[in-house]
Amino acid sequence: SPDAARRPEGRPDRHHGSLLDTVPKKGVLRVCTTGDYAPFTKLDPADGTYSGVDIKMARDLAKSLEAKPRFTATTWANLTKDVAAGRCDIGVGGVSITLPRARQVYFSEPTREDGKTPIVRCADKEKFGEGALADIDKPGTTVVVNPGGTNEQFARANIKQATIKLHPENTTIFQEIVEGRADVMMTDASETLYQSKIHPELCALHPDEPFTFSEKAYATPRGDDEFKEYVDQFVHLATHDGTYARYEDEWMK
Ligand SMILES: O=C(O)C(=O)C[C@]1(C(=O)O)C=C[C@@H](O)C=C1
Repeated sequence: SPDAARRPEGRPDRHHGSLLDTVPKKGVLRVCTTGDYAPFTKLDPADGTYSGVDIKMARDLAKSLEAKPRFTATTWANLTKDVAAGRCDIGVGGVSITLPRARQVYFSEPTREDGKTPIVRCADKEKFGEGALADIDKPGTTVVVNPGGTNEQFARANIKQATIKLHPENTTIFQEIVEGRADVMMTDASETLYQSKIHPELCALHPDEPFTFSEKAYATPRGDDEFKEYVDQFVHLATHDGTYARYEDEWMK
């Protein structure tokens, strides 16, 4: 329709209402997620099923709307674009709020705080001293980075002397450090804690004092205030009644 042409991308069609009404009507909540970031979103390639803290949250959100979740794979470079373009109703899975992304989508109330932290082979721990940026950013050190998200942004802004090695497959990136093809990754403290649990040879350097402050949240289409408010209420309750913490414990403990 001529109206549709004038609507900015992602804005709900007023004639069809908010996702708050259309999701229960259709019985489906379309969820975009990368599936490559445990403990938040993890795709099992064997059977195509998703698990993770934010996957559980998305299932609860869908249920509360009398809908079934339909998970769609996306990438870190495309996640917010997919939400903005209406390819899904919500983007989840350890997504950090950033101001450039906040121009494309609405972010819900945050689920947790996080921040970039170095993870290295425990055998190398001494070499990195306090684990300050100056201890890491040295010639001869290889920093491995997954492209498209806030990790890459952080590494490009802060690494000048060390070598940056891009590794596009986030599910195998920690193996690069374990096997010595890279020395350091700087990623969210939550992920360094999880990965050092499943790879005992890896140590997080200062997960309680990350380099940056960030918050994780869910992305919804810009302009749909009613849906955003509902998702905010949902997140607020789950993060205050112990549900979110319980889902995290299932992965972290
Ligand atoms: O981009 C983001 O929002 C993220 O927090 C995701 C991100 C990243 O920063 O690249 C964080 C940790 C994972 O290793 C993969 C992706």
